[in-house]
Formats: sequence, C-alpha cells, structure tokens
Amino acid sequence: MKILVTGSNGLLGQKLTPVLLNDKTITPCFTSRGKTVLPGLDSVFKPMDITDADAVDTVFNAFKPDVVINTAAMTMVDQCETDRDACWLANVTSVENLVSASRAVNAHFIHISTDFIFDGSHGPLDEQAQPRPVNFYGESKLAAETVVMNSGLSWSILRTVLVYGITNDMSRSNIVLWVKDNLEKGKTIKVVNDQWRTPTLAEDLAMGCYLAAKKRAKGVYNISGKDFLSPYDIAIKTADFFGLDKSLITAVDSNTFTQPARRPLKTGFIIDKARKELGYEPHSFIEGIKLLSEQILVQAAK
Ligand SMILES: NC(=O)C1=CN([C@@H]2O[C@H](COP(=O)(O)OP(=O)(O)OC[C@H]3O[C@@H](n4cnc5c(N)ncnc54)[C@H](OP(=O)(O)O)[C@@H]3O)[C@@H](O)[C@H]2O)C=CC1
Ligand SMILES: Cc1cn([C@H]2C[C@H](O)[C@@H](COP(=O)(O)OP(=O)(O)O[C@H]3O[C@@H](C)C(=O)[C@@H](O)[C@H]3O)O2)c(=O)[nH]c1=O
Repeated sequence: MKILVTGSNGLLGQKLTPVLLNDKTITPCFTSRGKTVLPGLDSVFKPMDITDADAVDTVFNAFKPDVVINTAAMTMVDQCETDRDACWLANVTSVENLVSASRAVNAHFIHISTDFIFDGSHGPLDEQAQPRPVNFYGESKLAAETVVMNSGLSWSILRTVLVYGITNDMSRSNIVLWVKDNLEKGKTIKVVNDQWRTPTLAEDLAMGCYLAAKKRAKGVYNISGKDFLSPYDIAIKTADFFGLDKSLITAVDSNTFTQPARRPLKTGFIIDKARKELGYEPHSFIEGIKLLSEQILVQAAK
C-alpha cells in the first residue's frame, strides 16, 4: 500500500512517520514545505507545497498513492482569524488541489478535521453533531470537509481535539508544553475553566490515521482522547505530574480571558464509533503526559 502524507513536518506528521515506516507492507511518501525535519527520511521525502497545484499533481502522478493522509493545514487559530486569505489558501484551496490529484490516481483520501467546526454550545459530541463554526479557522476546516465529502473519492474524515505531544522542531506549541514551560519559568498563567475538550495525544491521532488507512475506512470518525477536561484541569494535572507550582495557575472564564479568535466553549468527542469500527483506543490524559515526559527526557539526553 503506497501512502502519501502531507504536512509531515508537523506534530501529527512527525508522529505518523515511525508508524508508517514500521509497517513493511506500506511504501510511504512523506511531504511538507521545504526540507524534512526528521533525519534519515530523504529517500522517502518529497517537498510539496499543497497550495501549489502543479507541484501536487507532479508528486501525485510520480508516486501514485493508494492512500493520502492530509495532515497539512494552517493551525494557528488566531492567525487564521486575521490572515483569512492565507488560512483559506492553506485549509481549503489546497484540499481542492489534493482532491483533484487524488481523483487522477483514484486514491483513498483521509482528511484531518477539528472540533472547531462546532459552536461549543454542547459536548461531548458524536459524528452526527451539527457543525456551526465560531471562528474563521473552523469555517475553513468545515469548508474543507465539504470539499472532501463532495469529491466523489473514497474518503475518511478524522476529527480531533486539542492535540498535544512533543517532536523535533515543531511549528507550533501545544497546551501541555505551554503550561509546563511557563510554570518552570515561574510565570503566572490565566487558564479558562469554562471550555471543555477531550485532549488528544499526537501518537493516538497518528494511530487513528493508520487504522483508517489500513481499512480505507469510509466516513467521519472522531479520533480524540477519552478524558473530558477543561484547560484549567489540563493545567493542574500537568503541574501535578511535573511537580510544578500550581499557585501560578489562575482559573478564569472565557469572558475575562479572550483570544483574537473565539473558541467554542464545550466540545470534546464521543469516540465509540472509532473504537467499534477501527479498533481505536487512546491513552488516558495522564498516560499521555507520562509518555510525553519520557520523550522529553530522551530529547534532553541527546
Ligand atoms: N493541533 C491541534 O490541536 C489540532 C489539529 N487539528 C488538525 O490536525 C492536523 C494536523 O495538525 P498538527 O500536526 O497539530 O499541526 P502542525 O501545525 O503541527 O502541522 C501542520 C503542518 O502543515 C504544514 N503546512 C502548512 N501549510 C502547508 C502547505 N501549504 N504545504 C505543505 N505543508 C503545509 C506545516 O508546515 P510547516 O511546518 O512548514 O509550517 C506543518 O508542518 C491539521 O489538519 C489540523 O487542522 C485538529 C484539531 C486539533
Ligand atoms: C494561551 C492560552 C490558552 N488557554 C486555553 C484556551 C484554549 O481552550 C486552550 C488552548 O488554547 P490555544 O490557543 O493554545 O490552542 P487552540 O488554538 O485553542 O487549539 C486549537 O488548535 C486548532 C488547530 C484546533 O483544531 C483545535 O482543536 C484546538 O486544538 O487553552 C488559556 O486558558 N489561557 C491561555 O493563556
């Protein structure tokens, strides 16, 4: 099975890499902008900017993937709110490019989506929940889902939530590392206690992608963690785990703590469908940060 990955330098992309390399029945092609950030990948890496339709067509026609896993996106939610053209180009126009190239080689298309397509009025949500985005990033990701659903391809849409983990040279941080970093520096942080998520270990999301690819699963699947937590809960559990000073964490609500882009209040996913149909089973949040802490130690020892 030939699998092409987009955004392979990202958090999910870097976690997908060893999973696919470990399965000798898979011939991978990892792609992202510029050079690969992972050592030893040159023979299975191709630079590919997904907003460049010609580049996408050239790589697809040469590799002829059986399955495509599209992890690439503009994921800085606040930047998406202000730079809407760049957001739409990366998150929607690019998906049109990838879908068109996938059609030419009849590939199964796996697209990664988000809880931010929902309005946060209630949660946790199953796959039938009605989308209503409250920020532009969410609008772009919902538009991308529509492109995929109307593509005529065999497709999976995997929705996830608040991904955390650590890799080399990440283009964005995540809540666990942000909390740990600030508390280690003795900085106070204000953290919301009225937003709700099911935070997702990047390794679990990568496994969900792998399971969907192996089965060429058709339809929408929620692939997230299984603990329903507020960012404040996440911060406290992170501080407890790493033995950091919890008094530096102040609980606030979303009226007092605002970001340029609105966040949906209550999301989080029900993952029963992925469990039943894909055999997906995530780590608990505590198991996840334990794994992350072990990786931090390994990185520090290098
Ligand atoms: N992180 C999260 O909390 C969540 C993420 N998701 C979704 O999961 C997917 C993966 O997210 P995650 O790995 O965390 O995000 P990252 O930001 O870590 O990775 C995204 C990758 O996409 C690449 N990319 C962006 N634009 C292009 C382009 N034009 N051409 C090629 N590559 C491009 C980036 O490249 P570069 O490194 O050069 O910037 C980056 O490596 C995304 O689709 C995101 O919307 C959904 C819910 C939660
Ligand atoms: C920076 C910050 C965040 N928060 C809260 C807000 C939010 O609920 C949570 C994470 O905020 P961030 O801005 O770090 O992350 P955010 O941009 O909300 O993360 C989103 O990323 C995109 C890609 C997705 O698809 C979403 O699922 C979601 O994971 O932490 C605070 O309470 N205080 C703070 O100072």
